[in-house]
Amino acid sequence: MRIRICATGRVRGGPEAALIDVYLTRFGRTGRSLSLGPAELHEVEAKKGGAAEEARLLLRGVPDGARLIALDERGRQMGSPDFAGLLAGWRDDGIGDVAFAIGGAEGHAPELRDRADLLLSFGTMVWPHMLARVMLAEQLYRAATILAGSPYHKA
Ligand SMILES: C[S@@+](CC[C@H](N)C(=O)[O-])C[C@H]1O[C@@H](n2cnc3c(N)ncnc32)[C@H](O)[C@@H]1O
Repeated sequence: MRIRICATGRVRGGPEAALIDVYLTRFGRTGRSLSLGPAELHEVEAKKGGAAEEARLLLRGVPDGARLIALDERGRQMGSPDFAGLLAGWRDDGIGDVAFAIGGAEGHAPELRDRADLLLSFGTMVWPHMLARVMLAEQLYRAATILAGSPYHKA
């Protein structure tokens, strides 16, 4: 099951980009034997038009038939094992693609929220979009280790 992270802003270098790279590489490696991944990043940049234009560009990056998870602080919170179980369930149901959408400064427009299968929250605090990317990349890796039975996840 391929993973695509659709995110606003183009980022080159910096500590967050390095961490995202580390976790997505680890996810690719751990997920291979689980039929999870690889994960790729699809960045979009709306020059004007705000959240509605961002939504249009983000949705263009979502593969046909993909399950879509929109990251949103007002969404549903879940533990890492439940997140791992959600991905494994979709994989077992034969879902080929899962896309994640990370919004810009204004958050997600209604068009994107309506298309999403799930609004997922990493807590009620608002994080910068780059940190949301890092947290998602880490949770994908963590999910793969949980499903692989490796000791990375201790809770
Ligand atoms: C700076 S935030 C935008 C917040 C904006 N005020 C809003 O109304 O949604 C940029 C993006 O990071 C992600 N994000 C930030 N905090 C989050 C959280 N606690 N849980 C999940 N995603 C979050 C969301 O995708 C959000 O659209």
